[in-house]
Amino acid sequence: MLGKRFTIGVIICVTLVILYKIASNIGLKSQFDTVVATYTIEAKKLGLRILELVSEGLGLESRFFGDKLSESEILSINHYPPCPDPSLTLGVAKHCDPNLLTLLHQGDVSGLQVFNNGEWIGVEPLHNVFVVNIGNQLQIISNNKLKSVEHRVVTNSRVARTSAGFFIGPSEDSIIEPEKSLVDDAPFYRAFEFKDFLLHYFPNLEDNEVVMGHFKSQA
Ligand SMILES: O=C(O)CCC(=O)C(=O)O
Ligand SMILES: [Fe+2]
Repeated sequence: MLGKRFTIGVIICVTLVILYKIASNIGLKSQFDTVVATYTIEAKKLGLRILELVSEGLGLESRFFGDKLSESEILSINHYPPCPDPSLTLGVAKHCDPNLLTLLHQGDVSGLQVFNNGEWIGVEPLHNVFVVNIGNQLQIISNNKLKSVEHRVVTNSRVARTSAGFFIGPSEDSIIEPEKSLVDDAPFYRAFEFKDFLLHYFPNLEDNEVVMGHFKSQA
């Protein structure tokens, strides 16, 4: 299963490199840089605004998730070619996002599914709409008041699909723990460094219980 994810990861990287090379070869390198930079700046602004609203909703000060907790950002372009037999493979295996918040632009081809009440439900793409995913770190910091959703991507045999995921997350040296004001009786998770979460996440990403279980509080 990890092999599938690895394959997808390679496809993502190759897609970005190919796009970059094509843009450079046809003299569009500076436009490519501008588009990626503009998208990154605007998506970060939107993500930070959503995080301010989430903070207010949780009763925290609006800048709570500013600075180190939202310092890193990754723009990942996923390309899924049509698959002759979609029953044989997934585009992306089931996982929760390991970061704080994800803004996903699905394009106009369906494929994303979320796991809810024991079944996979398709999230149909809407024009100019982002899917906003709560990541594992937001679940931990909110002490389970917010839940990260398990999701996956299925393939289809007719058309290629391209999506853009914008991942906002903590700096690797951030200390993550449930925010004290959100803990009623006892914290559900212990404190840890974000880089340790990533080390444990990638070998286990298809099993969210195992991922999160490792960081549960012993109390
Ligand atoms: O392509 C998609 O719709 C989702 C991809 C995804 O879940 C991810 O990259 O984490
Ligand atoms: Fe994801």
